[in-house]
Amino acid sequence: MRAMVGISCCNKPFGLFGTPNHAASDSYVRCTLGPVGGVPVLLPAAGEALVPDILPRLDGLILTGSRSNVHPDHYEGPAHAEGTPEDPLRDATTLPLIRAAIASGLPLLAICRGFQELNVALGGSLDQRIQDLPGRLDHSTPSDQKLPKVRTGKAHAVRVATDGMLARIWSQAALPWRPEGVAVNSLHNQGIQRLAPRLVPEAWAPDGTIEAVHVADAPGFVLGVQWHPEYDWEEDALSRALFEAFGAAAAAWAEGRRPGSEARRLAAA
Ligand SMILES: N[C@@H](CCC(=O)NCCCC(=O)O)C(=O)O
Repeated sequence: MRAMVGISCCNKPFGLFGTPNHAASDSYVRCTLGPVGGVPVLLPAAGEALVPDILPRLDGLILTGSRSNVHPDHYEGPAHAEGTPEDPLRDATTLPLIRAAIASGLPLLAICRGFQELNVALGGSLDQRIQDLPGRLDHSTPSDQKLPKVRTGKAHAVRVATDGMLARIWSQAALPWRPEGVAVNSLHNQGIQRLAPRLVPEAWAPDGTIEAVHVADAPGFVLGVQWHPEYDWEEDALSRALFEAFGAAAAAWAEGRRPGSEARRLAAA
């Protein structure tokens, strides 16, 4: 039986009357059905009350990207500039979900906004427009960019630590990769400002922006990336390998090989 993989939804106004809907991009459904090898389950932005009931039913969790931004109140940041998209219902759902998932060992893959939520959930903070900071690149891609693959195409390289999860995943998959430069796409304005205490950085953009992290002493698979592997896994083996590694962790969770389960079974014997 395939793993059940939760996919975080945004709460967005839709249609003529701007009716609130819970939505996630098809790209997350497709990568879950594809290289992850799981069954996608959309998780509504229904607040913290959702967490105790949904978490035990999941075998993995993907935190999705979004144009909206984590509210600065969650990291004592300055108010957003007028018109900056926010999604308080999503924040109220994903931040407690992240803490509970990590504590339980549930496999977690955090992408872009999800990467930023991971940092905030564990006590870090965000810069809100890194392109306005001295010496920093513009990591955003014009949302009106309609040329296929330009908006989601490779935008810059990242330097990758040789002792992190990315290195382990790509080396175990026997993929060719260069620690000094892995090409990634880039669709974000915000970025990690203060790194959360338990997060370990393992990839950096040329301007020093942290682009990937893992959680020190996490009982399970936890990986966060600022870029979007869901946009190019079909042609990019490194992106595909990230989903396959996450999928293997979710499959093990589904089969009951949860971290510590052997000890619990023996203790119960
Ligand atoms: N809003 C945050 C996070 C950026 C992000 O998740 N981008 C994805 C946008 C939707 C898409 O094109 O897939 C920021 O701006 O940093």
